[in-house]
Amino acid sequence: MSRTGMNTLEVSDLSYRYGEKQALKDVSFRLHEGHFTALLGPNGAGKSTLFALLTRLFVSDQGRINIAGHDLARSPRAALSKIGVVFQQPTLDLDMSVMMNMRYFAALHGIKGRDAARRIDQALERLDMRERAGERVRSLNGGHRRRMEIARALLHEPAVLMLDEATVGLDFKSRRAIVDHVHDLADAGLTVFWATHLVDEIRTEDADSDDVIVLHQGRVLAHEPAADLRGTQSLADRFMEMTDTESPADAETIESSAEALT
Ligand SMILES: Nc1ncnc2c1ncn2[C@@H]1O[C@H](COP(=O)(O)OP(=O)(O)OP(=O)(O)O)[C@@H](O)[C@H]1O
Repeated sequence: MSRTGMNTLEVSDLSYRYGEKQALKDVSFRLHEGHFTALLGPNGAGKSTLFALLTRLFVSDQGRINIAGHDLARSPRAALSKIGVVFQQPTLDLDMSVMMNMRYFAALHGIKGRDAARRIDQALERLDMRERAGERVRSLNGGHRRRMEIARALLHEPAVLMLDEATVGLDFKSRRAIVDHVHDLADAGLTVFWATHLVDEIRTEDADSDDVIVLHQGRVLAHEPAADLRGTQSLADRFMEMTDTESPADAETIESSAEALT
């Protein structure tokens, strides 16, 4: 049962270190329920570390994570049952059919029999993958494999769907199809959290804008609708400007070496 206003993810003052390396620092945000939020950050920003913490692969003693009203540290099972996750690395059994993969995953969640059949059918339908149910995963192209993983992540009817760079390695057409499918899920009311470093996966038009969280060097630099964030610029230019790490000291060095060359 989900209560109104609870189908979301809230992170407060979350920090994480790998030894000396501070990967996340005081990260706080609350996703807008039923919207598509992009977690936008360049390589090394901390996106995968954040996903590892959200899915409890890693644990931090600094900060809190609340998923659909459940505190992840205090009620991990309840909290984790409310998220659907698609990791950067595919996690499919290539020698099983699409249907067998789906049934296996449903069973892991205690979903069986007719209920499982109904949910699998619905989830495959939502990703336009129904006619491929009998195919072996090995015979699917990369885009269809990813769509299957997304369908699988929906089986237990999560409150929040999280995807970590879900389009890595796909060609443009497959990437576009997945981006569109996941936007459709958000348009139907699902809270979506989409990690990427590709600005073209984000909708920036005023009338139909995604939310964006800009993560850079482990810190949240912005959290607002993409249309507001870009202003009169393109989102690509705005993002480059925000994450340009060249320090004033570096700029001086570059200028003086340029002078030395003339
Ligand atoms: N096991 C580790 N040990 C030490 N440092 C690490 C480790 N894993 C990640 N880091 C560092 O932590 C920072 C955040 O890494 P993370 O992988 O979370 O970034 P990311 O935004 O997911 O990047 P990418 O887009 O390249 O996957 C980086 O500086 C990275 O080098």
